[in-house]
Amino acid sequence: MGRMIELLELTKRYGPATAVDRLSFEVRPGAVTGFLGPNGAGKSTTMRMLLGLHRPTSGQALINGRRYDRIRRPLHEVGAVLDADAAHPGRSAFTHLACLARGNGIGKARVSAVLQQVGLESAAHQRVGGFSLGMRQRLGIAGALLGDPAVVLLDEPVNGLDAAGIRWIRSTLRSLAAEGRTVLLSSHLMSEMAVTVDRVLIIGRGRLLEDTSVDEMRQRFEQDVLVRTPRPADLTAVLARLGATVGTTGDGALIAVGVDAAAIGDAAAAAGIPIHALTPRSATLEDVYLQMTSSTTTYRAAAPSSALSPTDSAPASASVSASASASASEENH
Ligand SMILES: Nc1ncnc2c1ncn2[C@@H]1O[C@H](COP(=O)(O)OP(=O)(O)OP(=O)(O)O)[C@@H](O)[C@H]1O
Repeated sequence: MGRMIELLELTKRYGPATAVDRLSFEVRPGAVTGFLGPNGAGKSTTMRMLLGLHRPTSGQALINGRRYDRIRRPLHEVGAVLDADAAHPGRSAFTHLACLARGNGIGKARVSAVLQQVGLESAAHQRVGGFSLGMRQRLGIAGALLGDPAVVLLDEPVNGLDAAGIRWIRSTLRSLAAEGRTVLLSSHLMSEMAVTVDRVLIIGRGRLLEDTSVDEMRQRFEQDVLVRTPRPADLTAVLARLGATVGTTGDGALIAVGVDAAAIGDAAAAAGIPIHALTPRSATLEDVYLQMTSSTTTYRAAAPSSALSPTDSAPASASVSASASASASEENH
């Protein structure tokens, strides 16, 4: 078995509501995979089932072929960052990690190593309560990496981070993938993912909408060409003969689909029609993503993604100890 994440018909119902609906996919090693979907699509619920924090209604969520609760030394197989605020504010970064490490048979040298890896060595002995969001996010990642796991899961890791923080997360995740790890991160924003991930899994209302690469997604979009000419009616007729579909913009330009800019220019020249502008356009990844998910978006009262209902308010963090206590305090029914 490869070291990876595997979902088999994973389903989670909360009463009549289905948060995750027969979701099946694999996340492969050596790449950064984005787990995308609008608010409420079921991303957090899926991640929590992978980490044994929620019990599936049916189906399976497997890491390296096993359920989380069957993994002997979880911190050595999967590192997770679900919540940047998981560490006790009164503790230092070092103490926080040292406690996690001790519970998992990991030595202090490794604590120092991960603090250095995330660039927190100079803040190692400061209280976590005084950390910025960016520093707390780094600390979360340090905790996730303590056991040198082959699988790394992050829920909305760039939420609220500044540009430097986002860049840091990006390069960190890319190098983890380059080391052969399986890296899965969730987000509701395509724009954040486009430059970070290799593959995308897009869900809406708990169901899988797309499992594809970012490159493939970029190519998929129907491209069109914006054309300006003083003789739009004549050019429209010419382009229609080429098999293009031609529309117009509000300001009189033509939008041609199904024919490329060179063909339009050649046809116009042959017909003696002047061209004032010829602009190939392609949809952005964000456009595509919004198109894919628009029909599934559910509107609901605005709530921060971490504001879960009381039954699910257990703290979640990189730590196995926190995970274990959260598991214990979970079950809804
Ligand atoms: N404990 C719960 N009880 C009832 N419904 C829940 C519970 N937890 C989640 N849900 C519902 O399940 C659906 C999926 O929620 P989830 O938090 O997994 O979505 P998400 O994709 O992570 O969204 P966001 O981007 O807002 O974090 C939502 O409709 C949510 O209201």
